[in-house]
Amino acid sequence: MSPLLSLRNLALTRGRTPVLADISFDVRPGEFTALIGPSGAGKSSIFELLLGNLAPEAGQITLQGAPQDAAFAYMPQRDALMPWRRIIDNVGLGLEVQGMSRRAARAAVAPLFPRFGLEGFERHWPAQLSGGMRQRAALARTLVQDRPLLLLDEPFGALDALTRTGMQQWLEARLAETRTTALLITHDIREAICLADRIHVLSPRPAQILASFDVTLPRPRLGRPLPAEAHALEARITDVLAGIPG
Ligand SMILES: Nc1ncnc2c1ncn2[C@@H]1O[C@H](COP(=O)(O)OP(=O)(O)OP(=O)(O)O)[C@@H](O)[C@H]1O
Repeated sequence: MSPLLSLRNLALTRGRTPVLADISFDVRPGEFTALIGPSGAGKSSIFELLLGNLAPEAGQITLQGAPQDAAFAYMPQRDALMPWRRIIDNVGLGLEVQGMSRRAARAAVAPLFPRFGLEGFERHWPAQLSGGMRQRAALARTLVQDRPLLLLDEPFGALDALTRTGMQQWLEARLAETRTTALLITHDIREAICLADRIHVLSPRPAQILASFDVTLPRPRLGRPLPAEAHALEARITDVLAGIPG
């Protein structure tokens, strides 16, 4: 299958700091790719390049079938809900930005609330929701945009362990249902193993890909004990991150 997205030999310097040395990978349609790397390695900068907020010094980004500015639905590290907008208007924000009226955006997103565990909270303000609910609202806002590729930058990093597991399980089910193509930045090796089809491990800055792994474990992976292969993969990724040769 030809890739939906190709990154080829991307290099980037921010200020005087070389951030990306040489990043190349492909994302196939329907595939869930995870990027793992040390803090400050340049993972979010890869998203900035994809979103067109930064231009690479070298290399190319190729997208099949969608112009770059309409290709990505992006969820930043913090849920970034607007405190002055009701939940329903936060979830519909992406549609409003795309030119839909507020009324039409509300009508489009209202039926989704039960699926996102937010039924009855449509007219609440973000401050009235728990952290997990806010993350689900932010994910709903990202997913309803119906873009070809979902960019998730540590979407669950700020959540407590129990809420995070619930959210991961929920995201796995949603993505299996929609076959959305997704790119996830995470520090959590287990999260990458549970969610991704393919994992790229980045070096410290300036980032390059140290190793890539296909994850072929059966799904659903969450909500049951992980098989021995998952633990072996976790150990290999830990070694790569620690600089231990494979
Ligand atoms: N706005 C900025 N201006 C200049 N340099 C920046 C800026 N943001 C990040 N950098 C530089 O780029 C490097 C990579 O940052 P980036 O946010 O891409 O890393 P990251 O891997 O996503 O980090 P983390 O995992 O901690 O979120 C940083 O170490 C910093 O030196």
